[in-house]
Amino acid sequence: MIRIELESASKRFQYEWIFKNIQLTIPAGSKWAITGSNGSGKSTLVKAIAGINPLSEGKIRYFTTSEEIHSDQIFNHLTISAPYLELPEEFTLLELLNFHFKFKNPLRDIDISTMLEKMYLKEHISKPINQFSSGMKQRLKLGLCFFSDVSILILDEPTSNLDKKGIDWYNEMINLFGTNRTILVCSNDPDEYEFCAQQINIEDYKKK
Ligand SMILES: Nc1ncnc2c1ncn2[C@@H]1O[C@H](COP(=O)(O)OP(=O)(O)OP(=O)(O)O)[C@@H](O)[C@H]1O
Repeated sequence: MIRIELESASKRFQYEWIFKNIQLTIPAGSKWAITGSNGSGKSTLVKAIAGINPLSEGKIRYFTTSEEIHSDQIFNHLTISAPYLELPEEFTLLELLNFHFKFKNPLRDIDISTMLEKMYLKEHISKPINQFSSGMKQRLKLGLCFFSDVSILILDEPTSNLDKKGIDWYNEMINLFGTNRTILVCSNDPDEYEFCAQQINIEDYKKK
């Protein structure tokens, strides 16, 4: 379990400040909605938290109960599902699952067959990802997050491309696999972050 501390976290692209001076503690296991209008900086903030993009000013620090984790290592402790992260389209589903779980451990007690059942993708095991529908790809992206043994899940627009049944599935997965993990949801749709007790609105950090 990991606590995240944002200390005066600030980011700008060229002359435009996307957010400035975010002071925030994200306790281990807490659930956060990151909200704000299109282009406000939600994805930029989670990319900084994930260590993908550096801040312009300030710091993000990560702590277990006993030690500080270096930001270089944080990627081992989190997974991200986001529209801008593409799946390797030429892989079959089975190849992709095998590839992904070379880098991340699967949760204990979950094998590939159970994952396929939970994602409703069992009959597509030999199909290349480029033949998946957008909803199937979204279930797969989310499944890869939920089934990885990490303590932080970053879900950027998690229900995009999901129909009503898919959205119910997402909520069921949050209930089944969200306990005892930190979850950050970038969204403008209250239905996809209903379970989040905490909220941060990027618009509140545009000026000093
Ligand atoms: N690599 C980059 N270089 C320059 N500007 C960027 C870069 N990445 C993002 N931006 C800008 O930063 C701002 C915030 O973008 P971001 O994608 O974080 O917003 P968002 O709140 O996630 O938007 P949406 O709701 O549309 O997904 C936008 O003005 C965007 O153009």
